[in-house]
Amino acid sequence: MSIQYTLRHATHPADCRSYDTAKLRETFLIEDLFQDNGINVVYSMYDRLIIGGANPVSQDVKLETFPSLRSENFLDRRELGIINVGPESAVTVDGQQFILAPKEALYIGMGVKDVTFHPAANGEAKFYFNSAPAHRNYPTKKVSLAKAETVELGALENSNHRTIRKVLINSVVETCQLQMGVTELKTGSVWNTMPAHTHDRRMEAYFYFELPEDQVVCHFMGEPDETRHLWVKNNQAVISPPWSIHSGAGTSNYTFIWGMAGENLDYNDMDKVAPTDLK
Ligand SMILES: O=C(O)C(=O)C[C@H](O)C(=O)CO
Ligand SMILES: [Zn+2]
Repeated sequence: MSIQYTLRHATHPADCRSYDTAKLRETFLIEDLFQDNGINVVYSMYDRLIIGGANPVSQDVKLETFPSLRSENFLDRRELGIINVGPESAVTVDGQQFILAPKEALYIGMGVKDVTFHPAANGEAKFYFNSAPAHRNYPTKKVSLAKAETVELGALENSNHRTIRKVLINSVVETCQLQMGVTELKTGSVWNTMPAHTHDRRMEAYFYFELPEDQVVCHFMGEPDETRHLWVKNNQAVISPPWSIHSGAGTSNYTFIWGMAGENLDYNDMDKVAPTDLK
């Protein structure tokens, strides 16, 4: 089955102020990332980040090129970060197989020709990925959660106690511009990324998972003094422009993957916004 792709244009922050709910959702929310035995991608004009899902159920699924890339192979001019959001399953990269446990990550460098996702032994496999333009090849590398740069932030009293695992970060793996990580909320904590921040040097995408099917996350976006919200379900993603905060509160705890591309690889380059300054 071939890749299903859609293109999302970038929005000026002043235009975003007039968006109604439907327009906001069709511009920033990605509702369907997984199709049985296929790959869905959204090509965002923010830093040309590709946000995708691979869902091999009963057959292998190959990462194929698509017309927006105008390249023979998907990774001819790009790098790729994959995080396993299903049960243990494998990915083959130019003939070398990598077994990924849940939440393990795989960085794949520019120039790789073949990336194939395999179904899990028990149940369907699910892989979330981000891809950004690259200027050189860096070696393919698997990163376990144990190898991640890990920080614990927040507190239960503020409903934001969480563990941030930076899996694809330059202290752990060399990348051109991609950074990715997994943030897990502790039971009873529902707020992510509070205090909120922006980073004009990088755009970001959030993918929410491990959220019970009957629960939701209210994701806050927009300029700090002009915020908007999107109601997000399990396995959905949000595109966050460089001028936008990206923060959420769930009706239960959940996990999310953040991925960034842009001007620098400096995770700590953020402009924090005091909660009392949000409007
Ligand atoms: O919970 C958090 O805080 C995050 O995970 C923040 C993201 O890592 C982020 O926004 C990085 O810029
Ligand atoms: Zn951020």
